[in-house]
Amino acid sequence: MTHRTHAPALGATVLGYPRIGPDRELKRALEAYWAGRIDAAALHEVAATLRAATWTALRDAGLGSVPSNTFSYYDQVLDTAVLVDALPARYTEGGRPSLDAYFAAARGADSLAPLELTKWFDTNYHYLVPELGPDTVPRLAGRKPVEEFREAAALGITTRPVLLGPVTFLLLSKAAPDAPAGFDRLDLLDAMIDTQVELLAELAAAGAEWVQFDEPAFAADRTPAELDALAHAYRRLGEAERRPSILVAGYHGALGDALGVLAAAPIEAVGLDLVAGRADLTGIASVAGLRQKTLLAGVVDGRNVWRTDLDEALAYCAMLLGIADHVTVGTSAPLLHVPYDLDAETGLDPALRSRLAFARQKVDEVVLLAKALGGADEAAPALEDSRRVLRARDGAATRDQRVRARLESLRPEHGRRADYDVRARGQAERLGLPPLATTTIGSFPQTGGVRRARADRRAGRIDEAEYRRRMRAEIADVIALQEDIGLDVLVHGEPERNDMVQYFAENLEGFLSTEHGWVQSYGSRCVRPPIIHGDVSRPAPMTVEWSSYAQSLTERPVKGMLTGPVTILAWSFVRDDQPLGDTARQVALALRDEIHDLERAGLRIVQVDEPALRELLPLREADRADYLAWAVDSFRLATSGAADSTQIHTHLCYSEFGDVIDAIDALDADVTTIEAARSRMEVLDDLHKIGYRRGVGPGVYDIHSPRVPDEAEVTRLIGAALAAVPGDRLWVNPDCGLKTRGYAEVEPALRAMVSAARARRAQVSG
Ligand SMILES: Nc1nc2c(c(=O)[nH]1)N[C@@H](CNc1ccc(C(=O)N[C@@H](CCC(=O)N[C@@H](CCC(=O)N[C@@H](CCC(=O)O)C(=O)O)C(=O)O)C(=O)O)cc1)CN2
Ligand code: MET
Ligand SMILES: [Zn+2]
Repeated sequence: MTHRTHAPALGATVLGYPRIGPDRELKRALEAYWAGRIDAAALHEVAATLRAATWTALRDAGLGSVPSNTFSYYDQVLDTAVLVDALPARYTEGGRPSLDAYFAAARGADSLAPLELTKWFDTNYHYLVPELGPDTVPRLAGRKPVEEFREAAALGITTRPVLLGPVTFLLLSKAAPDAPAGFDRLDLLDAMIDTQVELLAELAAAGAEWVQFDEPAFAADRTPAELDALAHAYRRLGEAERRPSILVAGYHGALGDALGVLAAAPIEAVGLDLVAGRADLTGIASVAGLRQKTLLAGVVDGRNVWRTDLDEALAYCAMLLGIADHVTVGTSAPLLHVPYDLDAETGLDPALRSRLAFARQKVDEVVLLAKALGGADEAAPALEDSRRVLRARDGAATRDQRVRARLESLRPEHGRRADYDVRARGQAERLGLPPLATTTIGSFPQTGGVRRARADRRAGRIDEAEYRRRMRAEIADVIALQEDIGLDVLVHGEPERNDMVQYFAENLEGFLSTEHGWVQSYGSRCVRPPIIHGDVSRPAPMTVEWSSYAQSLTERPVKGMLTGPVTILAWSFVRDDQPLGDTARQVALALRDEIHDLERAGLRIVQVDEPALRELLPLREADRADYLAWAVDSFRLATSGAADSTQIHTHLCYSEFGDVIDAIDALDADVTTIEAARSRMEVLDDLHKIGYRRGVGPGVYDIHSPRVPDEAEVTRLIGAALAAVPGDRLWVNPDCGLKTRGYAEVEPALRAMVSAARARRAQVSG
């Protein structure tokens, strides 16, 4: 083994940092560039300013090691594909400048569909799935990590470039449609490693002392072949002739068997997720090879916003000191998934605020823990403060006895509806819909006018009555448009929702919303995840006013539109003082009451969206049954109070559904609309296999790209769907909501969709 005996010590650090900008500067610059309002130079300028601000802030806060290459214009997986020349040729052809080829792969262009977008592990971040084809020959084609290292060095900061590990990169990729049968992504491993060996030499030459390879794929179950690939990769990288010291970070869970593999590899440091992956501590004493390594103790939670229990964190570090000679403090995961700065929030209750830490505060916690671990006295007051906050927290979470009593009194029949055939008959009679019924997923474009109305209300430029008037006008327009296009089941368009989770959080007890707590979801799109801090209850109806107004404008059925319990939890920061399933049931009760009120207001269809059902699925098989049980249970608790003749829809998007297909069935929704266009309707085979027999609406066009589908394309996809689902159970709809699109795209796309459905309908019923 070629251990570096003179490796510089690895300082306390964070695995990654937010990059969208504390005021979403990057989002604005990207959108301005795409709209042609600024040029590439102006975009680069914004990016460089953000990078410099991040490095400087992290250095000034006192981190011992500052990460770089955590910036991205869109996504770090796409960056890596570009780095190793693995972008499909269709994006680079025709002399497209490299920045535009990059964005074409991310968002599509002209007639080009983008790469598939999918969830990053169990987070609400989305990455672009690299396509590896017969002509993918990895070579070091870019220099982004080296350039950013130099950029920071010019500011006097020696950074630690963060690279996506070659094994995780390949495991996140998929075979291109034209890849030969039997193609295995890992066939490209040695070529991938070659690129990284070359990169390591360049980084060393530029002066890098440490690099970080991220291998979060190993927080999930992996085959022996995949573990061998990990061993092989880090043996080769460790044996590279000229290289900085190597930290390999696994996160979003325990490394399990991969820990032993990394311990045996000739690398200098291993990062452990001691929040989601605490299970690694069991048995760590018997893992051979850790003694000479540096262990990065990921004790500060990179995924949630609660302040760290410093005493507990120090105890974990102390425990690791019994295992390895060098222990450094770090975050459990990159800080990409938490907001920038708690200090930007001015309206928070002080008691609650004292329990919170966003990215900047987490950096301070890391620095403080490092000092305390080194025995510095100056850490003592902060430790005492942490203990005081923790004591105050016990019992601080609002407990609502009425909610708890109601949940206690529930019996199994509260989760069951009548037999599907009975429901289907009643619904068919009441709704009278044609085969291949057309609908949309809920939201219509969030226009500048709609967002401005909300901004105006916040700023006090308009009052509540004027705001409501504008939302109603928007709803009336959206209903009229849908009637004109000829859709069968209408929606109110969700103009009143800043976000499908935040809107409910603002209307429920037990949630807190932030003003500036933006977190990147994909590309330029951001969310402000609410914070669940107490028992959840519904003080008043949340959606009835809007939905019933929409229904009053039309004879056609309008869908009431709610977000399901799992998704509300998945896209919020959750309580850590009770099981997720308990919180989910509280949310479910609130939704159950809302459905009841929607029915009373005359809505005949209610959709309960669960797009995050797959996202929260535990990465390890062993944890899945438990999760799926409470996830399904909470959905059924929310929906099973509905009358037989009320049609319950659900909607799922963004994932490989194979793993949760039985759970989708167990939700017992009457109709399931599901993302399918980018993955070519694969989900229908899965549903067919398990004998799913209720309504299904596989998306017939991708709404995540500005491309407008033509009728022929939609006709083809409907045809493919009809091969798996009979026409009377098949719904025709887009992949997801339309809020991120403009009317210029939405209107022609929906017209093409309706006209394709009508043409096929004539054949199906004829
Ligand atoms: N939470 C969540 N996660 C999700 C989804 C989702 O819908 N919600 N969908 C999937 C895909 N992810 C997505 C995430 C974000 C957005 C999205 O559209 N986000 C918007 C922000 C939505 C929002 O909060 N809007 C607010 C604030 C809008 C805003 O920026 N206002 C301006 C001022 C308004 C103006 O004058 O134009 C400002 O504050 O500066 C509102 O409408 O009130 C964006 O980034 O642009 C879409 C999809 C998976 N995960
Ligand atoms: C991310 S799933 C979105 C569902 C929601 N009803 C919408 O149409 O926007
Ligand atoms: Zn969706």
